[in-house]
Amino acid sequence: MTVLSPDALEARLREIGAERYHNRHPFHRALHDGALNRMQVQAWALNRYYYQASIPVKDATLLARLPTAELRREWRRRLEDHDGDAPGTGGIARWLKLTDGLGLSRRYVESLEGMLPATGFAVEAYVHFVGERSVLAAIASSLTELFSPTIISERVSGMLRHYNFISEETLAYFAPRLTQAPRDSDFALAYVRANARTPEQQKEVIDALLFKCNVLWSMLDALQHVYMEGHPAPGAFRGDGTPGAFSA
Ligand SMILES: O=C(O)c1cc(C(=O)O)c2c(n1)C(=O)C(=O)c1cc(C(=O)O)[nH]c1-2
Repeated sequence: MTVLSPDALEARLREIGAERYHNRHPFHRALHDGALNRMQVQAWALNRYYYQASIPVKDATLLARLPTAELRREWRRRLEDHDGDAPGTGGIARWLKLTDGLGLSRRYVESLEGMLPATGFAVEAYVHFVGERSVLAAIASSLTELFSPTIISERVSGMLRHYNFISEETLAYFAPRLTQAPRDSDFALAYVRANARTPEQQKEVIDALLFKCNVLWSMLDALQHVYMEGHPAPGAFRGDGTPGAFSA
């Protein structure tokens, strides 16, 4: 194994994003191209809620492991972005505006009752990864955010264009992410460039990004399997007829 320069390492990470980021998944292509029905969009938002709700748990897990005040100061902003600083503020609350706008009941969404098991396993694997692997790998696993502004822009414009049940207000979650994600990923990328110096460390970083792409991809695989291909999923959200799923 040879050592990569910081630029070569970054180029490798960007190549992974180009090949494996979840913008390439057929479920996302269908979501953004207007090929889904309302129930399929509801299923996406309902499952993705668990990812959103677990991001600050993941960041708090990592925060507790960071060795310096400087690093913790930087990382704690992420908690504030998602949890807000008062009830009704922050990313989780904004995600619930999306599920509200889609007609889902909050109690049902927050209960996770209708979530697919694979969503739970993928999200929990991410939280465990940042608790168990090196701090370098944990920070590197957030680097999918390098690629999220492009998918978010595509998603917002595509969904507004194609779905009459979607409005700018229901997609309010995404607007702040367009500035938060680059700020966060610039920091994580600079950290990785400066701290992954040996071939072993560089492999850890590359593997962390591959792992995270797999987390995001497998959540969409599960949605595709059940909601596009119609395979059975006992207990999962099924649209109209799912007890408690809809707000009055
Ligand atoms: O909409 C998306 O496609 C998307 C992707 C990702 C990502 O790449 O992990 C994140 C988000 N959104 C997001 O909203 C978010 O808060 C977030 C935090 C993280 C992370 O790993 O710390 N990823 C993402």
